[in-house]
Amino acid sequence: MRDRFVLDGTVYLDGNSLGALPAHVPDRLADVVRRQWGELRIRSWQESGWWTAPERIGDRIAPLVGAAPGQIVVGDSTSVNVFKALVAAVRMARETGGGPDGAPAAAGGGPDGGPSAPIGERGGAPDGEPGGAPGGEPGGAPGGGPRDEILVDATTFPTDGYIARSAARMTGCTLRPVAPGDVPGALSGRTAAVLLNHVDYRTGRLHDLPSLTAAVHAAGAYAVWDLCHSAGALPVGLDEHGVDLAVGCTYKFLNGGPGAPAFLYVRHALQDRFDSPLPGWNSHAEPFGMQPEYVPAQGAPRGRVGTPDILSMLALEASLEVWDGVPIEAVRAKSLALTDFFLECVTAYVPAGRVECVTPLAHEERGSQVALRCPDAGQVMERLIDEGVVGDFRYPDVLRFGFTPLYVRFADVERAARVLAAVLGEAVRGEAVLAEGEGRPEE
Ligand SMILES: Cc1ncc(COP(=O)(O)O)c(C=O)c1O
Ligand SMILES: Nc1c(O)cccc1C(=O)C[C@H](N)C(=O)O
Repeated sequence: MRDRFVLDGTVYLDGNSLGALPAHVPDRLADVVRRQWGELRIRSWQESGWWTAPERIGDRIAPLVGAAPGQIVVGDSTSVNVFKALVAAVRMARETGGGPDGAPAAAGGGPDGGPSAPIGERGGAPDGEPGGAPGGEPGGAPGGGPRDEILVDATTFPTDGYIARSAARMTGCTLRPVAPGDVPGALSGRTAAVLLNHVDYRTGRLHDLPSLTAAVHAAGAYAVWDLCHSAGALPVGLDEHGVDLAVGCTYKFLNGGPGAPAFLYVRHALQDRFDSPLPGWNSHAEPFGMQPEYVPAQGAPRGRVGTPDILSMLALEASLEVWDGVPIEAVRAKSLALTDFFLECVTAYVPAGRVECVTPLAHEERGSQVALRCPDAGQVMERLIDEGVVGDFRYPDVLRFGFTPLYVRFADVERAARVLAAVLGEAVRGEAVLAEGEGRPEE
């Protein structure tokens, strides 16, 4: 698969920030610009399939995250999709009888059957949000009080936390940050929605999506998953595990390019109830009817907002061709082998105690990255990049190495660990020691 990408002698372990360029994309994008835009111009909305690109590309991503067709739409950024999904989830939770399966949720919902004390910030008055079902009926937990709390992953990538806080203010909810493992105990009859990351961006910890989703449902709430660090890296099983809503970016393991549009998944059973807080003309049932009244489209297009960013979108569509014939299970197998081997090499080469691994060793708790903590991580990463090993530094003290199974080789992994050991040794001794073979264990 590596031959399908543009790569050089660098050891590129940053595909979890920006995936490498698939080799055929520049020519494909040139055709989009020169012929589709330059020659066909406005006709391309129909003739080049521009108008339907968001759903079409969503269907291409679907098998990689375990979704049947018709449930994913591509567009906007992950941040914007988090907003759409979270507000829509709260609205669904407030529909009368609106349990996640369309059935009334268990009374009381939470493990103790009663509302938990709010510990997070109170959002204040909702911005005109009625807190009820679209028909004007009062919202609330069946058999309990109002669904007025959003739980958010306390360790989340910051944008999700910022957006969740705003979504909470707008819907009159309390926002409660909770570590993912503590979510089951924090759920109650007040919980409307829970926003979680599948893989933690800093530590690389993989959270238990099936059991957490089931716990959220048992409380009569809705689960929104951020798949930025798992889409294209490991099987997700969205349909299999009954996930309600999910979002993710396409510029990491899906290699869609800088600023490639994100995706939004709304499971089939919930699509008719998906009440978007950003009902733009592209999600109207009849976009060219130019009606003053908003009538939502059916299915995945309901998640659209405005005009799609066609150049980025079609670069993503082209880049997804590298996945033809690639089972995500095989990608996962190689990912685990790569991260296992990296950890093995680090143990062999790096002096004990110099770094602390914050990525779980158990396979079922590991994404496709390894995060090592050391006090001088920022300078160490700068030196690594100078030496041709590209990972990234995450504040305050984390060296983050992402392993994209499609193009990272075992030899790259060994070199990265060897150079890391040399740089760490150099930092200790204050001298340059990066000769070939440095840090190799005794045969
Ligand atoms: C987990 C996670 N969520 C959200 C984002 C932000 O996505 P976007 O910039 O597409 O809004 C990122 C990375 O940028 C991320 O790692
Ligand atoms: N989206 C990024 C960007 O525009 C510039 C630099 C990095 C990014 C990232 O994606 C960061 C990434 N989400 C992370 O996990 O840290």
